[in-house]
Parts: sequence; C-alpha cells; structure tokens
Amino acid sequence: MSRHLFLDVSPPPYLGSREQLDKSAFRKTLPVLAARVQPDKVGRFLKGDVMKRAILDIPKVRTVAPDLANEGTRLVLLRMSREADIPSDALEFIKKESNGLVTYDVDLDYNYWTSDEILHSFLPEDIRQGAPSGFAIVGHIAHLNLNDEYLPYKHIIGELVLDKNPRVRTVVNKLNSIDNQFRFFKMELLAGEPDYVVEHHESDCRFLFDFTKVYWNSRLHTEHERLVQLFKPEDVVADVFAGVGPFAIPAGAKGCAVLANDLNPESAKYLAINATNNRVEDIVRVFCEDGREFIKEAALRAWTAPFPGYTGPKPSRSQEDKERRRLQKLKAEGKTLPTSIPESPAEPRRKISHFVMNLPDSAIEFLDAFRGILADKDPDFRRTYNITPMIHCHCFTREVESVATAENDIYKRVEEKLGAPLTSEVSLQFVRSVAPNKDMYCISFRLPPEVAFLSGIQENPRR
Ligand SMILES: C[S@@+](CC[C@H](N)C(=O)[O-])C[C@H]1O[C@@H](n2cnc3c(N)ncnc32)[C@H](O)[C@@H]1O
Repeated sequence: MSRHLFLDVSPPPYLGSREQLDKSAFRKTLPVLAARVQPDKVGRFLKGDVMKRAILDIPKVRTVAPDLANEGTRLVLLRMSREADIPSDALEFIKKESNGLVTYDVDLDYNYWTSDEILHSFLPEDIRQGAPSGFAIVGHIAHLNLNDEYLPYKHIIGELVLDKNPRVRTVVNKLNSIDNQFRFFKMELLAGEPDYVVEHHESDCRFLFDFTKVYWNSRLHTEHERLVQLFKPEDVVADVFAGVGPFAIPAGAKGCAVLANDLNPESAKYLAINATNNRVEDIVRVFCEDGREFIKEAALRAWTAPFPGYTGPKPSRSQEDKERRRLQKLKAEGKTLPTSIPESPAEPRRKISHFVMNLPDSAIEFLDAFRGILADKDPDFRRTYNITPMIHCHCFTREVESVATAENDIYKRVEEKLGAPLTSEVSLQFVRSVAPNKDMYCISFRLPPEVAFLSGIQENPRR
C-alpha cells in the first residue's frame, strides 16, 4: 500500500457492494496546505532546493492549482496538512516569497488508482494476497487465468481490466488447460465485446486470427525471433506446425521462402491471410495436413516447384509509394522515365535448409517421418542435399531428478525416434518453464545423412 510520508494515497477501505463494483466508494480527500504564490514566482517554488521536501509529489496530481478565491495568484500544493510539519527553511521561504498559506483538498477517485490497487481494496481480506495482477494481451483481448477463489469476482475483475486499459476491448478467462489437438483453449467472456478475432503485432509483422479457434502464445515471442534470426534470407524453411505463422511470416518478411503447414484448418486459413497481409504470399506457401505427411513431402515439393530466387530485401510499402510518386512527377513534367536495369535472375530455390517443429508435447514423435525423405529420388535432387537440413524440434522435459538428466533424456528420445545417433551441429536451447518440472526446450541438429538417405524404409521399425 503506497504511503506518502504525510499522506496516505492508498485507496480507501472498500465499503460498497461486493455483488458489483461501486466506483463511488473509491472517493478520498487529502487535505493539504498550499502556498498562495504570484504566477511569476511559481518557478522559484518548484525549482528551488528548499521547497523540495515540502512540495506535493504524488503521482498524477499537479503541484500547481488555480486559486479560485484569488484570480491573480496560483496555489503551490504542499504535502503537509499542518504548518508545524513543514521543514523550517521551507517555511521561511514560503513566508518570504508567498502571500500566505491556505488549506486545499486534493480529491482522488476511482480513476486515480491502478486496477491492482482497486482490486486489493475491493477483495475480501483473506484473498488479497496473491490477487490476480497480471494478464496477457493478444490484440485487443486481455486474457486472465483466475484461480478458483477469485471466480465469484470474475466479472468485476474483468470490468476493472477493461476500464483501466484503453487498448483492451475484450476480457476473457481461460477455462481449462490446453488439451485439444489444435492447442487452443476454451475461454469465457468476463467483460467487453464478444469479439475474438484479433490483430496482434509481433516481430514487425501483423497477425490476424480468431483467438477461440487457433493457438497463439505471446510468451513465445523471443523464441520466434531467435529461430528466425538463425535463418539466412536465401534459405527455404519448412514449418511443420506453423500455427498462424509467427515463425513463417517473419521468415518470409526477411526473404526466406517458406512451406508452412498446420493441420487446423482455421490456422491454415489465417496463415494464408497473414501471408497476404504481410505481402509475403509469393514466398510463403500454406498447407493444411498432418505434420508427418508434410515432413515426407516437403523436400520433394520444394524440388518440383522451386521458389523464386532471393534478390535482396523487399522495399517497404513507404519506399514503394515514394518511388511511385517520383515516377509520376517525372511523367507529369514530361521527363523521360528511367529504364530499370534488368536484375540478373537469381537461382531458383529448391532445397530446404531448416525444418521448424513447434509442437512441444509430441514433435519428437514425428521425427521418424524424416527417415528416407531424401532417398530413392532423382540423382540431381539427392546431389542438392550435399548438406542435409537443420531440424529445430521443440519439446518438454519429462519428470526426472536433475536438469542434466532431463537434457540427456531429450537426446535419447530424439535418437531413438530417428534411429541414429546425433553427431553434427547439435544444440539444446532452454525456451521457458511451463510448470514445476516441465520446461520447454528446442533441440537443433543437422539431420543425420544416414537417416535422410535411408533407402527403402519410410516407417520407423520400432513403432
Ligand atoms: C504449439 S502450436 C505452435 C504454433 C506456432 N508455430 C507458434 O509458435 O505459435 C502447435 C500447432 O500445431 C498444430 N498441430 C497439431 N497437431 C498437428 C499435426 N498432427 N500436424 C500438423 N499440425 C498440427 C496445431 O494446430 C497448432 O497450431
């Protein structure tokens, strides 16, 4: 609770109804002293050292107020309500430089306090500790994950979040943990509009999606950026569990050609919309199939229908507009338009450099699909893959005694599923802690050639 030396600026104890939020119950008046000061002397009061310990300095309240009783002067507010509390040097300065002290009421109300402060005062005392304070924002939606003891107050909490966050139009509560195949969660509306189609911005790209039908997790932002940074603009990337595109779209925006797949038709729909909205639809191809089929087909698809070559960074929309205006001006002035020098055609891209597999619950189970993906094909195709793709596979740790064992367990599960040891460019990246004893990791490794070129066998014999 915030106390300010002489002034208690915390909200008053809540005495209103607990059925609904009584905003008028949050009025509070702080009686203070104010020095009546000539306008030309106000600056000296505010800047002078002597007044520093006397002037009111509570957040969001102005220190100089109009003097309603006297048009020719202003009121410089102090933090004390009794003259005896003013430091002696400040009092001396006030006596010399002002037209005297008056009393002044600083009125605070519901709008003054943060939602946390209001909630703390509103909730019954036994559940104040640990009151919900954070929430995630996805587009215009704030989503909370309320513990049972707060459910009786869920709509009031929703209303508070809505009131205090101008960007939020919809407040929802997560209803169950993610347990469906497509990884989105059920939610209930707590306050605001029942509008769940959001536009969310990440990595300089905009993502449109229906938050009730597809997976999205803003906490993965840094992981999305980390992987995209590893890709070279000329790379071809295959995203096996692409969602609405937080790896695929920024990768496309930096120049990569992308095969992006998601089994959820709603994700695939928004993935295609996001490719268009971010102007990468020419190099981001969308698929809607099971990850296992996608892994088996991806390399051949890139080979048979190559992507256009990389010709350097795309001009931004504003750069394009500027160029269009320049050419229009030249035309209007009757000047000859510059003939553009034809670019030397860049090599078409047909070789996948990276596979991304962000389905931590079960991505490892899909790794056997890589067995033989480069085998039994056209010799030119096989030669293109003198270097096999990198695989970036997300996973959760299983419950074991130590971090070292948890990490070794990941290597073991991956090698078992591939049917070969990991020998080249292997690394393990901690992504985030999901629950006690459950961490998310990303294992990256170069696909062992003996797996990729395994002839004649498509399925893991251990299955
Ligand atoms: C954890 S989400 C990751 C989405 C996205 N890559 C991201 O980082 O936000 C996993 C995605 O895999 C999709 N999915 C689940 N099972 C699948 C399968 N068998 N084949 C392809 N996609 C699948 C889900 O619909 C979901 O969008």
